[in-house]
Amino acid sequence: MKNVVFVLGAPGSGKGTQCEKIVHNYGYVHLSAGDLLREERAKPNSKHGELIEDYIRNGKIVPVEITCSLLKDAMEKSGREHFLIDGFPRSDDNLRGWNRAMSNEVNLQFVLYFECPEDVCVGRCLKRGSAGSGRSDDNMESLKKRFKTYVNDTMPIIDHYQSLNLLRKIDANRDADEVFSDVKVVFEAAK
Ligand SMILES: Nc1ncnc2c1ncn2[C@@H]1O[C@H](COP(=O)(O)OP(=O)(O)OP(=O)(O)O)[C@@H](O)[C@H]1O
Ligand SMILES: O=c1ccn([C@@H]2O[C@H](COP(=O)(O)O)[C@@H](O)[C@H]2O)c(=O)[nH]1
Ligand SMILES: [Mg+2]
Repeated sequence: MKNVVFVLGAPGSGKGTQCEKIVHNYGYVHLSAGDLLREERAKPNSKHGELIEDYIRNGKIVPVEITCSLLKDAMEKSGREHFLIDGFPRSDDNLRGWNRAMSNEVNLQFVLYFECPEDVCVGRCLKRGSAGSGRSDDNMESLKKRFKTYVNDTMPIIDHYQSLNLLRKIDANRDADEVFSDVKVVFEAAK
């Protein structure tokens, strides 16, 4: 049985940064759903490249069949058993699609949630964009749409996991190493 930790939080809350640290300390495989979609978009023969670019630029959530199959393939290819799934599930459609395809194959350990104010997150993404991230959504126009989607579609999923007592909330509005010291407490408790 594969083990999964979902990693959620607003755009720019630090999910990718903290996942890298978790990989080094706890040996999980980091799968960012956004990174997998960007890789798929970059393939010259991708069936979904144009759709993915439109969805990403406009902060919309790509149909779950596409995202879930990229995640499933990456999990299988890794040959490993412990996964951090970063930035997924971010809507009811994502959650239902994942449960349909994966609930018999994976054990959800918990959901790590990075809480961070919108203005701080926006500042981080804009800084990342001006430092040359190359992301087509690190600009103010896309960020407004991304946050709308986050509040309308992803926050209910976070509330859902809270109601199941699976949510592990971390204050992400601090230096990355301070954030990680709280992350470690969560992973140590799960050992
Ligand atoms: N605790 C922190 N303090 C200041 N800057 C941070 C912190 N954590 C991450 N950053 C920076 O903020 C930017 C966003 O971080 P990161 O990519 O980890 O966030 P994310 O949640 O994965 O974002 P997205 O949802 O857009 O993929 C990066 O440039 C990163 O270096
Ligand atoms: O499960 C997912 C994950 C991501 N997307 C799309 O990608 C962008 C960027 O995601 P990041 O997590 O910030 O890298 C996101 O705004 C969505 O458009 C998705 O559709 N489904
Ligand atoms: Mg990220």
